[in-house]
Amino acid sequence: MLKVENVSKVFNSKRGTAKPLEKVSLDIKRGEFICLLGPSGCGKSTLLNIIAGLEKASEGEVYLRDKRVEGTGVDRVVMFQESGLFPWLNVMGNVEFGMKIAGVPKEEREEKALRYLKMVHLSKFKDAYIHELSGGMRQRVALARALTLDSDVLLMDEPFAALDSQTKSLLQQELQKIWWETKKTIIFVTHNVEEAVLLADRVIVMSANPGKIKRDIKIELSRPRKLESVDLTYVASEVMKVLKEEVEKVASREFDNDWNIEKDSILYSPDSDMGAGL
Ligand SMILES: Nc1ncnc2c1ncn2[C@@H]1O[C@H](COP(=O)(O)OP(=O)(O)OP(=O)(O)O)[C@@H](O)[C@H]1O
Repeated sequence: MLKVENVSKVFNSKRGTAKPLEKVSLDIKRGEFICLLGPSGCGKSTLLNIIAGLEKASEGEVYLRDKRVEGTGVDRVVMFQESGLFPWLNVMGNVEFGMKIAGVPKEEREEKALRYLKMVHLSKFKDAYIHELSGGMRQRVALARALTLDSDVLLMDEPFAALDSQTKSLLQQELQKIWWETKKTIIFVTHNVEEAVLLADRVIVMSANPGKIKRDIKIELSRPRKLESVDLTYVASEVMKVLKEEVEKVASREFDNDWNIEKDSILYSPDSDMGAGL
């Protein structure tokens, strides 16, 4: 359904040339949940932005249902780490915003906004303003807004990275359920190994400099999945082994020589944000 074909990206700036992606190819089926996992700077966001049509590939193409992606479109909705909500609109106003731009009639807009606010368990807060909401609630409003647009593909760039771990865990459970109910194709960028294994049908582990696909790992755990399950912890530790090499590569470039991944148990733990902020 979604095909990334030999996509490369080069950025030229005053500081020189960066090549975050080199000949990346990916075939994603309708309804699949894909997590892009990799150390900082390996090109995850660049790849997501190219799929979204926010960036142009230097080489290669992206096809959605055999149609070449030429720019942004309502068939691919993006959600970022920051909710991007409008502070001058209330929750309903924010959720309805995209539909209003798309010319959806008022009654239909309201019905849909309420339906999706219920799905993220926030209908009680429909009249609240954004400053009255916690970070987790804001991301749920952003998710409801994204869902109203009825896109087949939802692109999520570390949407829960800025949240505390309990809120993050609630939203991960909610997203699993919403994905199951809506059958959307989701591409989700994360640093977090456990998050990737919890959510994904396939975890795409990327390597850095230049960004390439190192491994495409099918996660065959039954759903709904729980972070604390023994099976999930085992699979996460296997995925961690694949990622470890990449994180070491990035760290050896950016850390002092006395740094060691085995000693640094925080980075080596599967529930850590592997390589985040390196
Ligand atoms: N607009 C840009 N101009 C120049 N270089 C860029 C630009 N955007 C990204 N890069 C570089 O491309 C590389 C990949 O960046 P990207 O944000 O895609 O990585 P990432 O894997 O998503 O990283 P992180 O996990 O830290 O968000 C980085 O080295 C980054 O500095």
